[in-house]
Amino acid sequence: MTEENSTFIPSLTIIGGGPGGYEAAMVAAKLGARVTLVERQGVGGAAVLTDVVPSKTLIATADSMRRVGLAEDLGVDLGDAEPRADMRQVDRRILELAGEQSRDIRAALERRGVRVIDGVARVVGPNEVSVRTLQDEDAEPEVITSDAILVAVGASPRELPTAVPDGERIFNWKQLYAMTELPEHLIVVGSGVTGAEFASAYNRLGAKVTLVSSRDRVLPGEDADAAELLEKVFQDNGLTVVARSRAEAVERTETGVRVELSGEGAADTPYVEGSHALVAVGGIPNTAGLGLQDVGVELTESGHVKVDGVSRTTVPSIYAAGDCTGKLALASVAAMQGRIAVAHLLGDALKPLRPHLLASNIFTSPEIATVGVTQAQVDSGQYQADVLRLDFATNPRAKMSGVQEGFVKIFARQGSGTVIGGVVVSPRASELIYALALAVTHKLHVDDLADTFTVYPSMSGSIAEAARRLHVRV
Ligand SMILES: Cc1cc2nc3c(=O)[nH]c(=O)nc-3n(C[C@H](O)[C@H](O)[C@H](O)COP(=O)(O)OP(=O)(O)OC[C@H]3O[C@@H](n4cnc5c(N)ncnc54)[C@H](O)[C@@H]3O)c2cc1C
Ligand SMILES: NC(=O)c1ccc[n+]([C@@H]2O[C@H](COP(=O)([O-])OP(=O)(O)OC[C@H]3O[C@@H](n4cnc5c(N)ncnc54)[C@H](O)[C@@H]3O)[C@@H](O)[C@H]2O)c1
Repeated sequence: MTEENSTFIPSLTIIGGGPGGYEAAMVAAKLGARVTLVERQGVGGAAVLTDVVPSKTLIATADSMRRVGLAEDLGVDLGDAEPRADMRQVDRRILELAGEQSRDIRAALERRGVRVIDGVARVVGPNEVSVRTLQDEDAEPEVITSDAILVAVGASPRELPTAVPDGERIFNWKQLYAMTELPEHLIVVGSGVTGAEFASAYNRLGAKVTLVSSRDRVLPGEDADAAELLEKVFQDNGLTVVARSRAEAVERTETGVRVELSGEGAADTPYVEGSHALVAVGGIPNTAGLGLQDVGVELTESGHVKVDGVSRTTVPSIYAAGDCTGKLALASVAAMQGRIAVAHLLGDALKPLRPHLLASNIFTSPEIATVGVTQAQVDSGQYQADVLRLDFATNPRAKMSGVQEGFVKIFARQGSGTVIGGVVVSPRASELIYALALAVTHKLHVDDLADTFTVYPSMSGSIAEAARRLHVRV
């Protein structure tokens, strides 16, 4: 190929090796770009090393405890054996699995020709990143110049000054895997997705759990029917929810922790005592000290990087993706934003981020999976939809498997019958939601779902049945 007819491919430096960063690196390298990725903690980022992978691996163990508990109802004689989670073994498995996945991703990046640097990066110009390597922290920082920069630095646990984690009794979500024993009584502060997932998991693992919720109910941002059902299951399993209460402070006592509460709920319960506490009150973006504002990148008041639908910041050569942008804090969204940035930079076919198509799952027990339009959007009049909720109680497969709670809910556009959203609450709802995600993404009609063969007996039969009940006779 001669110089004249070769196509110019811009080079890219990526800060952060989580899903926002590594997906972008993978795609850019595949398209022929020279890519450098700087990561201070380990490739895979927080998603792989401390957040998604460890929590979901822990939840897999918790789910196996649930199934063992159910086995007796299904006729399995467990004798006198009392199932017990061996937390040393559980934690070892979690950390090994996370480490292995990190190594796999790094190897895949290097195979594609990405230069991976273990180091801490700082933006020092619209096209310059200064890198201090971890191998030799006294060495002069290396300045890397490239056509574009992608900032994908993620977020860290928010700390309350009166509830500082010590990693022994008071934890943030990254520190939990150092616990060698199951906590006797875990108090979880914060009933967002993180708090609800861990409360559910430790409850299933056999710990006593109290969940402190500042709102009327757990999971305030999620489908109210689903959250209500989850609270009922929590209650049935002995998990206590202290509602309308904020944690003012978490202090250590001689034998454990004491959580001081304020708010309406505190009139009845001014404090809770337990053996350990998990503080899960949200995250803050890792943008402080990164040099972004010095080069003209605008941040929001909360410190998130301002981006548009194609991941551009206010500086044309700098893109941003993932949790540091304050968009939906999900690994799948981070990865999509990273891929979109690369497509924009390299002039590849591109679809801007479409949050209304997003599928996500809360890995509580039961799981809560959602896609597209929400009940809140329908109730507020933003979308005109027919809504059908079908409980799994009548589903034969659910009965055979001992699944007592759960439902499928479909939102179909009024008039046309196009599927625009859905909710599934059940074990493995994360898998079942795919049928509805496919329908939402490709604008299928309820009749398309209803006319598709489902296996008999199957949980997905309820999805087709719910769609059938939304059929409109013309
Ligand atoms: C407990 C928990 C469970 C979750 N479970 C799920 C789930 O099941 N599914 C899901 O989709 N999402 C889940 N999430 C959300 C998900 O973890 C995030 O959305 C995802 O990690 C965002 O990816 P990211 O690439 O933006 O950032 P991260 O994964 O946080 O990666 C950013 C990386 O950048 C590095 N970095 C930061 N600053 C620098 C610097 N100056 N130099 C070099 N490196 C730097 C950090 O060390 C980090 O490794 C969960 C979150 C939590 C807290
Ligand atoms: N399965 C998943 O996909 C998954 C799992 C975990 C987290 N995430 C993502 O991570 C993001 C962050 O979730 P999160 O749950 O960590 O944070 P969050 O900000 O969503 O929830 C934190 C909760 O803590 C409450 N809170 C704050 N201060 C409090 C206090 N002093 N006392 C009691 N409650 C208090 C808040 O009102 C809020 O409800 C979410 O956007 C979520 O999408 C996703």
